[in-house]
Amino acid sequence: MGLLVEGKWHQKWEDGRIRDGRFVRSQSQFRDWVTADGSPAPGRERGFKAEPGRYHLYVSYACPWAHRTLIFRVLKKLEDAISVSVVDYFMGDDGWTFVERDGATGDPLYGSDFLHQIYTRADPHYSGRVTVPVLWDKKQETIVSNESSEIIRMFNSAFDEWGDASRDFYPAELRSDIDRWNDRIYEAVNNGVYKCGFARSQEAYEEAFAALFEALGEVEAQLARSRYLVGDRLTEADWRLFTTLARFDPVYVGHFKCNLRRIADYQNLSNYLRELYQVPGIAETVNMFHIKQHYYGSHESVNPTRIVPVGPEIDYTRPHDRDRFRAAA
Ligand SMILES: N[C@@H](CCC(=O)N[C@@H](CS)C(=O)NCC(=O)O)C(=O)O
Repeated sequence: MGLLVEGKWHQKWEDGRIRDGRFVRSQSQFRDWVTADGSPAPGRERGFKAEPGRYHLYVSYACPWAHRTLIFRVLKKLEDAISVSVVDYFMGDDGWTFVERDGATGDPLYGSDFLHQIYTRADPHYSGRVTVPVLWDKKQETIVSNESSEIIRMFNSAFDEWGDASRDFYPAELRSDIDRWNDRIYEAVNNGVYKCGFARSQEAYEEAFAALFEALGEVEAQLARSRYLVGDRLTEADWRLFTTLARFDPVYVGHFKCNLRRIADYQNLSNYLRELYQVPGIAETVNMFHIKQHYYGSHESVNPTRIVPVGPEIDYTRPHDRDRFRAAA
């Protein structure tokens, strides 16, 4: 995997993300916010005003973090306000590319070949990883944010003039519960599967594996009590969990060795996963072809033959049993 150093692309870089055999995710560097009135977020200097047609999302269908932003764009009905392009599923020595095939769209804004060109367009001296998602400002021609957890908060509230203002996935009265689940699930589940898959020592793998299945057990128990993580309201915490659950059986069980149990083996988690998948507009954001091709094909160190398994057979459109719980109107 490559990265940018002082604006120059390096195809191979000693993997600084492994410490002590453990996978350590780097921090996103573009951290500005789009706000309804354009004022900078607390502690930030640059302000970006919400306007329809001004912002563009660069995503990968494969990536669980980018997937969150696609989901919020749909849930908040922002398809007309925010444009999207999709990178190719294969990530090799050039990083994410704009090869156009199988639903990957190329770069309609600049005709770039590589995502790293978008980063250097924003900052010619950028040093760091070149990741999706990217929220791009067409007006100032720069990156607003490359941090999915913050992009979904912007989509949730900054664009309400053009989107669906009636849906709030981070309501003030539930924030402490949502944040608590987010922290728990980010560490052990969303990032936990990567810690299993990219571990370079048995000990690091087993540590991440134990934490992952302990957290999934907790979530399973919660979902035996309530329809969603935070009671009867579908919130941001559920959607952040969903992108990992959808990839779990087709990819993480095999590719990342997260194989104590499949999601299909958990009564509540598996039904909950199907319920979320069946929310209108969500199925179209899940591209299983990109997901499987990306992971099995790109991570040479994990899967040197790059052979993509044919199974498992999965049908997230099957009926679910979650109607046995109350859901908020
Ligand atoms: N913290 C970031 C993480 C994004 C991320 O790690 N994306 C991966 C794809 S799943 C990526 O683009 N990796 C490329 C690289 O690290 O070189 C977020 O949530 O937005």
